[in-house]
Order: sequence, then structure tokens, then C-alpha cells
Amino acid sequence: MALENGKIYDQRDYDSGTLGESDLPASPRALFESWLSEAFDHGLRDPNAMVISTVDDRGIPSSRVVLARGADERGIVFYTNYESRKGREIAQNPRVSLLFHWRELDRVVRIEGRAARVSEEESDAYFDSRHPLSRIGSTASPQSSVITKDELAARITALTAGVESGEIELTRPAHWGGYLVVPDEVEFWQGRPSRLHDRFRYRRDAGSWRIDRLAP
Ligand SMILES: Cc1cc2nc3c(=O)[nH]c(=O)nc-3n(C[C@H](O)[C@H](O)[C@H](O)COP(=O)(O)O)c2cc1C
Ligand code: PXP
Repeated sequence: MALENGKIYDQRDYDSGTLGESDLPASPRALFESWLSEAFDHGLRDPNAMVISTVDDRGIPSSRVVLARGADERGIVFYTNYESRKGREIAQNPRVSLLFHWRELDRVVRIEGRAARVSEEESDAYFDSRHPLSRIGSTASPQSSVITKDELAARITALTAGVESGEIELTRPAHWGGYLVVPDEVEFWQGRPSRLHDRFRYRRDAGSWRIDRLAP
């Protein structure tokens, strides 16, 4: 047991690999994609899971896990309820922070950027690809609202009955869709022994990316 008298004892060293100047492409995209592929190849569970932090209009931050569903030349895409806490906060302040932690590889990627809704067509296409029960869940659930178990069950039952009878078509509801996070800053962190980690930060700079090594 690592928890004793309120203190947590665990001093694992990080020694899965290194990251050096010669490993760094000119833009962060290629390195992100190779780290994500390695996380999948390693058989990690939910390698596309990331923490997204938002802030409300008082500057109070909040974080939760979502699944990245796209990574391309534009940035990172994820899907959620636009009326959820995170959706309301993004509407007030589009600045977000993303964090991927692949602990079995001793790697972290931190991304700071702005979130904006993807096109209706892009959201429709992703919604239509989802498991039917996930489509029902995200249509019926007023994510982040206070709700009773009975009320949620009633909403799911009513929607399921409507879909099964053919009265309701399970198309994407207006309250659910994707966000694209366009990065301004990306940090790659590779854990190293004795806490002397390799850290490189990419920042947008006059149309290209400036790269700096950061102290661990
Ligand atoms: C592994 C994992 C993946 C998740 N993926 C998503 C997701 O892609 N979209 C989503 O809305 N919620 C997802 N959730 C649930 C969120 O963590 C969160 O509970 C929900 O989005 C409500 O957050 P909010 O009230 O802060 O807006 C996921 C949770 C976990 C643990
Ligand atoms: C509430 C919620 N919404 C959306 C998702 C992502 O669903 P999908 O795998 O269909 O993209 C999850 C995954 O856990 C979730 O918990």
C-alpha cells in the first residue's frame, strides 16, 4: 500500500526512451502522430483519451476526459454535447488545454489552443458512424445537468421506443457535435531518470514553429 498516514510513497523512475533535438520535425504534427501511433501499437487502453480543460467566465478551470476522434493538419477534433459544462465554457472562452498521458511510455503531450465547432457535415458524419446505443445516449442525455436516475431512464426508454417504431430518426441532435482545437503551443515530454526529463515546446511564430527545450 503506497498510502500511509496520509502520505503517498511511490518513486518510480522514468526510463522508457529519450527525446532529443534530432528527433524534432519542423512542425509538431508529425511527432504527435508518431507518438499517438506508438501508443496504439503498444496496446494501451484508450490511447486517444485526453484531458481537456476549459475555463468559465470567472476564470475557474475545469477538466474532464474526452476521446480525440481526429488529428490532422488543422488540429485535434473531439465530440461532445454543446450544452454541457465544457460546451458552455468554450462558448464563453474558446481557449482550452489538452493533455495526453501515455504513462506506459513515460510520455505526455500538452496542447494549448482555441476550440471551434467543426462543420455540421463533419459532425453528422461522425455521429452516423457511432454505435446506435451511443447515439441514443447522447441524444437523450442533457449532459452536465442535474437529473434523477428515473428521469434519465424515462428519456432513454422514450427515445428507444420512438426509434424502434420508426417515429424518430436517429440523426445528430443540434446539441451534439465536434470541436476542432487549433494548437498555438504543443509540448512533448519524455520522462527520464532522476526527474531530468526531456521537454520540447513548439510555439507558433510568424507562420512557422519556434522550438525550445524546457527545463524539467
Ligand atoms: C475514457 C473516457 C472517454 C470519454 N470520452 C468522452 C467524449 O468523447 N465526449 C464526451 O462528451 N464525454 C466523454 N467522456 C465523459 C467526460 O469525461 C465527462 O464526464 C462529460 O463530457 C461531461 O463533462 P462536463 O460536464 O465537464 O462538460 C469520457 C470519459 C472517459 C473516462
Ligand atoms: C458521455 C460520452 N460521450 C461521448 C463519448 C465518446 O463516444 P464515441 O466513442 O462514440 O466517440 C464517451 C466515451 O466514453 C462518453 O462517455
